[in-house]
Amino acid sequence: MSEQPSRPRTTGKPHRRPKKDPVRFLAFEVLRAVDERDAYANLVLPPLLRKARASGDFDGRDAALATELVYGTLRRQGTYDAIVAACVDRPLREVDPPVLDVLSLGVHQLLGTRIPTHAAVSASVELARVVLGDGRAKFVNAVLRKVAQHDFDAWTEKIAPPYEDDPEDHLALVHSHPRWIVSALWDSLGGGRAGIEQLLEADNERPEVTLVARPGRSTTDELMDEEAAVAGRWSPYAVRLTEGGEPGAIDAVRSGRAGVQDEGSQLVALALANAPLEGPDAHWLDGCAGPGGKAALLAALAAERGAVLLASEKQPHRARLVAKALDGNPGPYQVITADGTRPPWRPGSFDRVLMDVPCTGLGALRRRPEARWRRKTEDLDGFAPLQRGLLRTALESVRVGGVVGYATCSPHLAETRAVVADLLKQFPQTELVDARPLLPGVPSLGDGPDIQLWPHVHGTDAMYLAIIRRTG
Ligand SMILES: C[S@@+](CC[C@H](N)C(=O)[O-])C[C@H]1O[C@@H](n2cnc3c(N)ncnc32)[C@H](O)[C@@H]1O
Repeated sequence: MSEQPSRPRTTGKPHRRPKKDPVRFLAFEVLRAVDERDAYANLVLPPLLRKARASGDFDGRDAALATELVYGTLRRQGTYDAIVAACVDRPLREVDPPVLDVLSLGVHQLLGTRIPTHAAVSASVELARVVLGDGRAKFVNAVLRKVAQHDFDAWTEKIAPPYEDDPEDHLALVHSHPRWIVSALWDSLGGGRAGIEQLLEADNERPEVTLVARPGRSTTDELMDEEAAVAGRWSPYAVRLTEGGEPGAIDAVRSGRAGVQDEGSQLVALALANAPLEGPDAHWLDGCAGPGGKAALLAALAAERGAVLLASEKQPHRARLVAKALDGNPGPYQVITADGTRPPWRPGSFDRVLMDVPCTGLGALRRRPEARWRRKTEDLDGFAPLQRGLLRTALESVRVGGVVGYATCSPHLAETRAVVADLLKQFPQTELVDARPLLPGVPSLGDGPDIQLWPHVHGTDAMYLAIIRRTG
């Protein structure tokens, strides 16, 4: 199937102006921004939705559909590209990117939603007429009619290599992840086919919105009054909004008494706070605090015990977000802008230290739908020295007998166990603490002593945490 340029009309048929469907048009605009400007969908989409709603173009259902079209299309991009490639007669790189975006949106409607086939095709062709012109709209029509001949499962069966021949390529295509990410996730998860398939599928699902009721500032009871709110699974401070909703409109969130925070992140802060300690427990450090989610929970927990949190962040604009998150904390705290690899504080000054280091974010792919296509294996090399440098600072900053939490929102072994193992070698007077009992009631945390959370097991981001004690 080839893409024809628009030809002059030769028939006497009256020309019908294409009708702009605001939902598809908005979804297309976001895909273009992601493609052309390397924009992040979760940053571009909300202001466009607000504008559309304010202009009266959109109601809540339209906003939900636009969100589903954007996120679903971006997450499944790998599979959809392969399906489109099977329906056109030239390499995909020779198809104009805006045409591909209209096609992907169409494929998602056909194979990833309950929108009826005729509606999915006609809405996509209409969108193509508006944004691409009549000639390319015909091309879109022809490709989507081919796509519509099979459902999602039949397509993947047709185009994916058999699992037995190449398990990783098979999973990468069927579950729309780059092969290197499938490989890395599987290395960390271990086990057979069922687990990795569940994990990859969990990455393709819309995550729930989870709130944290910051202790001493708000309560879960207060948040449970919100629509479709249910208690968290693991954190005593968590409330899940099963319908998503608009957390920014909730009074407790607006005033900072509560926040939006994945339960995995809450658990990391809680585990560090729960680690047993002999001697004083008065000085806590969060060495990579921006934008302040864990710092706000730690500061509230510290306040309950009469301890003080120092929240430090390298980027000034992120340090300001930390200050905003901590504003109103019931106990004392301090926020500073500092490079954690060259800390301004004295060695051994803290009883508890959190280092939630910059990482590839492979544990939060469900939140950042385009991230999996942007990340490259080389990124790991970029983060490696910084992760080691920051953990070194953490181990130097804690007093003898104190504890360090090393956390990532990536389960990649190069960012988790490899970093911890290297630093333990350099600091022989340290020991790993079994972190699993620090989260009572949370199952399947791994073989220990560190903790690995998983979206398909815990419903959280795939957060990693090692707790290390300085023994000398
Ligand atoms: C994974 S994020 C931390 C998330 C945070 N703990 C939370 O829960 O909101 C890592 C943070 O480390 C910061 N960072 C990067 N390099 C740093 C450095 N050398 N020293 C201190 N912070 C750094 C980044 O700007 C980013 O805000």
